[in-house]
Amino acid sequence: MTDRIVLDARDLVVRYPGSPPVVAVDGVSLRIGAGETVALVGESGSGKSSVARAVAGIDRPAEGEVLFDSAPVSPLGIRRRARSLTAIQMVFQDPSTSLNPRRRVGDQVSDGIAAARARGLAASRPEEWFERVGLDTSWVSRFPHQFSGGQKQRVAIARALAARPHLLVADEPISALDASTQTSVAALMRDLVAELGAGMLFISHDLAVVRRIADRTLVMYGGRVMETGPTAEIWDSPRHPYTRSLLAAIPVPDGAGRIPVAPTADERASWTAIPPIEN
Ligand SMILES: Nc1ncnc2c1ncn2[C@@H]1O[C@H](COP(=O)(O)OP(=O)(O)OP(=O)(O)O)[C@@H](O)[C@H]1O
Repeated sequence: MTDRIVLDARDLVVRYPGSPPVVAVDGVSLRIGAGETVALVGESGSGKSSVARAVAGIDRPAEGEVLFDSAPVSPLGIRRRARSLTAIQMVFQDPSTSLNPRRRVGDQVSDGIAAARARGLAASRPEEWFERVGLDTSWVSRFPHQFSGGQKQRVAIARALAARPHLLVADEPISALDASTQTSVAALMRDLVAELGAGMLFISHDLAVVRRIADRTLVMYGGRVMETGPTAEIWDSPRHPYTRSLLAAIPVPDGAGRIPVAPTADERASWTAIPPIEN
């Protein structure tokens, strides 16, 4: 990892209309360096996807700022965004909906290559990216329905990385895959973004996988970051009761699963953020 900061998001607040409005993200800051994988974990509704959409420039935060490669990201019209922000790519949960079912997969990877070319980067071939993500290069002329879920996600990863992003935002990229392929796809993503010198924001509720691939982890609850630090330190000595309750729910390899102690409503109401461990 280098010291170059790819993403610097400061004091993000995301609200959705309603009466009262929903405060989905309430003062979240995060930094991602080149070559670094940062995970965002927390229960459903804690605001992870809202952070992802704000940092990717899809939604404008109500407050705070997002610096990407040291320049502010502001959501643009879709067409302008497509041109100027291809250095941020996203991988979503369901590759069946993110890939176009009527186009050959190689052509879809070529879209990523064209995005890199438009930014002045060298040309590459879809086959090269297929090889990198572990797919048979002769499959470039196939259609998405000819692939398994895990293979489709590898195509989506190939397409995203072919654009040579500086930042990959991956929102639950493994949760729709077979358990047998989840870890290998996540590890592949981590290895490739590091190799390409990109940063990755990796959102997952699979804490065992996060433990294996993330350099740093942010634990979110109720729109706020409760605890953040190097992943190994958070797992080995979680300081926040919410983190402890999340980790207690991870099944152990023999499938026995430790029994989580559910926090009471009073305990939850008392939770406040713990200052980050600087690394
Ligand atoms: N478009 C929307 N309009 C209104 N409320 C929304 C919208 N999107 C999200 N929310 C609310 O914002 C909060 C945070 O949602 P978000 O999807 O960011 O959480 P999450 O941690 O990604 O959850 P999940 O793991 O279920 O995807 C939730 O209370 C959710 O109901």
